[in-house]
Amino acid sequence: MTPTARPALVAVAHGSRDPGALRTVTALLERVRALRPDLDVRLGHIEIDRPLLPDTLADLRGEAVVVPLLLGRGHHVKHDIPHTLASSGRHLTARVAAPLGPHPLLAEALYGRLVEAGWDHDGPGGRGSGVVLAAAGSRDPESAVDTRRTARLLSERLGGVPVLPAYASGASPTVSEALDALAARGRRRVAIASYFTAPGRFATQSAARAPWIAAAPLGAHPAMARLVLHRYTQVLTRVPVLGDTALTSALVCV
Ligand SMILES: C[C@@]1(CC(=O)O)c2cc3[nH]c(cc4nc(cc5[nH]c(cc(n2)[C@H]1CCC(=O)O)[C@@](C)(CC(=O)O)[C@@H]5CCC(=O)O)C(CC(=O)O)=C4CCC(=O)O)c(CCC(=O)O)c3CC(=O)O
Ligand SMILES: [Co+2]
Repeated sequence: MTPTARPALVAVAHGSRDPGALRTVTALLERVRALRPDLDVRLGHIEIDRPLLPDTLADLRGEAVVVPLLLGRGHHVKHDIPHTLASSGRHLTARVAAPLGPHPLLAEALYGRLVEAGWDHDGPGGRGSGVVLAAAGSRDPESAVDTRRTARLLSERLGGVPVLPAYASGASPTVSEALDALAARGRRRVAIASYFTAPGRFATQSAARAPWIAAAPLGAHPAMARLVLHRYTQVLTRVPVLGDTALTSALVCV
């Protein structure tokens, strides 16, 4: 790395057995590169898909900013990424950005995906409509706090339509339970918003419950590319707080 080069942006995706996941995060990173051709943008995975994060880090020298393509403060963000960085060797100084969610740009991407799926704000759904925000779920309660914030932001973006979070694993309610809760409140047309970075088992399983429309995962939505760059820039303009990997960036020297 030359002294004037900017830190590499290392995006961390979860990985999935669904081949659409790798295609989708690759397309997202192409958008990121198109917005910032000056940046060295790399990809590493938590599991399943290659390259895995340790291999991506092994190829880098100098400085990097790790941007999780993950949506909240769950196990992967709090444990997997810091552990990988801590065991990566001394060739690299890496800082970790906050997870993508919650953020208004995510609400914008979720809104865009709902509209693509056929959400019609002024249509017959009107006051009788609702949304289930389907997320992966975590045993870490802070992850659910983050998902609930996103649900509120999406509800605001939809002009006050109720948005209930639901989880594929690790937390409750399930998508079916959230659908029942909205039906019990008289919501006749309920859409599934897909709070997943990429297609995968969880996204497919959640969409399969849809009584009406199901949106696509966030994927390479333009707002996602902007958010990835926002998280990267936030790290570079912020004073790092050691030991806090939650909402602020942590300085991890490896
Ligand atoms: C800890 C746990 C939950 C728990 O606490 O129990 C958990 C947590 C989280 N997963 C997240 C994301 C994804 N997980 C998958 C896939 C799998 N996840 C599985 C397990 C577990 N995942 C539990 C560990 C149980 C254990 O091993 O002990 C697998 C192995 C099997 C299974 O589900 O049984 C199955 C893969 C194998 C298969 O295909 O079979 C995909 C890909 C996909 O869907 O295909 C995505 C990306 C979705 C996207 O694209 O966004 C996030 C969101 C992070 C964020 O965005 O914030 C969290 C929350 C967090 O980080 O805590
Ligand atoms: Co998982």
